[in-house]
Amino acid sequence: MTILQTKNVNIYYGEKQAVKSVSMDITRGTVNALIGPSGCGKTTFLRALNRMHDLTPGARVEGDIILDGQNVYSGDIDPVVIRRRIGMVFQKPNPFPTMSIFENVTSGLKLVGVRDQRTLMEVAERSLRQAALWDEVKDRLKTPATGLSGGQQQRLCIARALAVEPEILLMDEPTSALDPQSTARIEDLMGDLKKVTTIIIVTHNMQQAARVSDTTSFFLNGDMVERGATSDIFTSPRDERTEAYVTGRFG
Ligand SMILES: Nc1ncnc2c1ncn2[C@@H]1O[C@H](COP(=O)(O)OP(=O)(O)OP(=O)(O)O)[C@@H](O)[C@H]1O
Repeated sequence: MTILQTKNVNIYYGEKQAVKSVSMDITRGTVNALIGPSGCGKTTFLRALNRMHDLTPGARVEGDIILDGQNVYSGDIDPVVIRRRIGMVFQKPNPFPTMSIFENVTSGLKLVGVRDQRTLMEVAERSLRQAALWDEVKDRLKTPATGLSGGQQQRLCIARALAVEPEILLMDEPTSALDPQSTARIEDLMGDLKKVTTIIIVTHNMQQAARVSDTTSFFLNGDMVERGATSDIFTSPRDERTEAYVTGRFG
């Protein structure tokens, strides 16, 4: 079942067009990779999905982005609510530095007025388990998040995003600042995460896309050249530009 649909999405920075007429249907409970060479528009497209460009001066998004039947850009929708329904994990782990592990995970719930300690604790445990971090932090929930390793901080950011039960989780190169072991842990996590949410991930790492995703979209110069089942994109792409990229001939 389709959870998110984009129709002819064009994105501009001032006069410059960074994304050209991208249409795609994202199926609930899948992992969807966006790949392509540097500057091809992957991050720009990803950030349009939950209205992050509202905060970028000069950025303009045209076309339709429809979440569960509702246009994300419709005038009567609060972008804050959209960003709760479509969460985001960034390239560099960004836990709130003055908060404890527990406060980080529960920060989104507190913002919407949840105060009951038992509820907060239940959600913290559930989210930290989903992010495969619970066992490592359960005895030090009240200690600063900055005391965690980079890989643990990124899993904390995943837990923080999951705590508000987003329908979609956007991940912008979530492992590019991590060592191979932490990267492997997060890749292992993806298969479980799609049981609770739908993932759209930008990655530079083609092996990662091949390992974790169900569908892959190949971007080039702002165009989405090709999208399909990940196995097809990597073994029998239809477009010669996709083939050149996935076989490492450019990019
Ligand atoms: N805030 C901005 N203002 C102006 N131009 C921008 C801005 N952000 C990105 N661009 C330009 O838009 C184009 C697409 O950039 P984008 O970051 O989406 O590419 P990308 O595929 O994610 O690249 P990378 O893999 O290097 O992150 C590039 O030409 C980039 O220089």
